[in-house]
Amino acid sequence: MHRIDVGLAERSYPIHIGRQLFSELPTLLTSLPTQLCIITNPTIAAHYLPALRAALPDDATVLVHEIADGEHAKSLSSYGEVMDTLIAASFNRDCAILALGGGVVGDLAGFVAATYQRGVHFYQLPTTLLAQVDSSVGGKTAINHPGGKNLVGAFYQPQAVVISTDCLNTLSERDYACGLAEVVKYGIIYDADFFTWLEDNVAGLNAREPEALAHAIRRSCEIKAEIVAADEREQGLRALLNLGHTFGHAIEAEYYNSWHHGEAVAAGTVIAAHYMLQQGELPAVDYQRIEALLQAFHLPVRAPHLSELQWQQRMQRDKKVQAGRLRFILPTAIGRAELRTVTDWSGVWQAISAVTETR
Ligand SMILES: NC(=O)c1ccc[n+]([C@@H]2O[C@H](COP(=O)([O-])OP(=O)(O)OC[C@H]3O[C@@H](n4cnc5c(N)ncnc54)[C@H](O)[C@@H]3O)[C@@H](O)[C@H]2O)c1
Ligand SMILES: O=C(O)C(=O)C[C@@H](O)[C@H](O)[C@H](O)COP(=O)(O)O
Ligand SMILES: [Zn+2]
Repeated sequence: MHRIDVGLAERSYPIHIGRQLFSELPTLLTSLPTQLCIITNPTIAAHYLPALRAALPDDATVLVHEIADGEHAKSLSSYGEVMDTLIAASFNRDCAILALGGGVVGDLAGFVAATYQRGVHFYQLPTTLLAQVDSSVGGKTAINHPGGKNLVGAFYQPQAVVISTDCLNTLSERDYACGLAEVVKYGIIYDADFFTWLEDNVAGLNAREPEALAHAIRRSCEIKAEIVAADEREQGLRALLNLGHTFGHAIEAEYYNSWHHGEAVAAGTVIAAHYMLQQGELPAVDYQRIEALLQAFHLPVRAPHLSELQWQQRMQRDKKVQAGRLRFILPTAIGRAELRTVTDWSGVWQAISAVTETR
């Protein structure tokens, strides 16, 4: 088992990474309260709920609240239903929310934990690769609004994150690839050696070889923990974690049913890289390596069609917009990226057009 600490000024917390960790929960989570609410969905519950329940204290009152499977469940109405469940069961401020699932469950459960009675204990038990390398760490919690992604949310850190890597055995190829999109992101924004390691380990990662996977998860969590510890509320450095997301969130919001988050981030990353290629600020070889690595992980490197107006309206709702101006995370090399205000719409549109799939 491996432990990484997210060192925050107010309160630090551990990320435990290992195999079959749900059976270790009694030793990992020693001060659980007696009222526990597990938030999950039916797909995940079928695989992992029995093991989790068996690990919880016998004297605890355990509620299980299942939301629907899919991004559309990260909604105001699902949020309201969880609140109804907690209130009907008279759960008090000393209860804990346990998120058992991927990023959808984790983001929603975190927002419930942040807001139920102004904040209760929260534990992340991520079951997708994306959640294990990204969404369970760092305290961004949110639900979507018809107007856009993650528009309602809070920064709210968990008490602990428990990553049981064997959960990934049951994950679909498609959702596994989505997690790799965020793994590639860490290499591009922060760690050129890690990017090269990913290139050298494509076959092992695609085959989910335990050693390669363990390294990818660990290194991703280390990088995320380091960035979050330095800038918990996204005043500067943390914004780098948004590489590809301004474009990606626009794609997702227009195509929730057909594009998953990691896929949209992959295509968005290529657009950001193309913009810098056009500017002469990203070497062509680095652009090609980014595109090739995403493709090697079976991720889309072309965006779907959106009209110019759709792009503009969606991207204006990005949380990085300042004084009405778009700000993007733009790679200057493999391992380095910057947050920049961009006023040159024609350049952005040129990059989007170059990376849009032909119809
Ligand atoms: N808070 C953050 O920092 C952060 C970071 C990245 C992404 N996100 C959010 O995360 C969401 C995407 O997360 P995701 O990619 O995990 O998608 P997801 O939560 O929808 O999970 C993907 C699919 O995998 C299924 N699943 C989950 N675990 C499984 C398992 N072990 N075996 C079999 N099936 C399993 C789910 O039921 C779902 O159908 C988006 O809403 C995105 O905005 C948040
Ligand atoms: O942790 C962060 O910070 C991130 O930006 C991680 C992203 O991968 C994630 O998708 C996040 O939810 C995006 O946040 P948002 O602020 O753009 O909604
Ligand atoms: Zn993301």
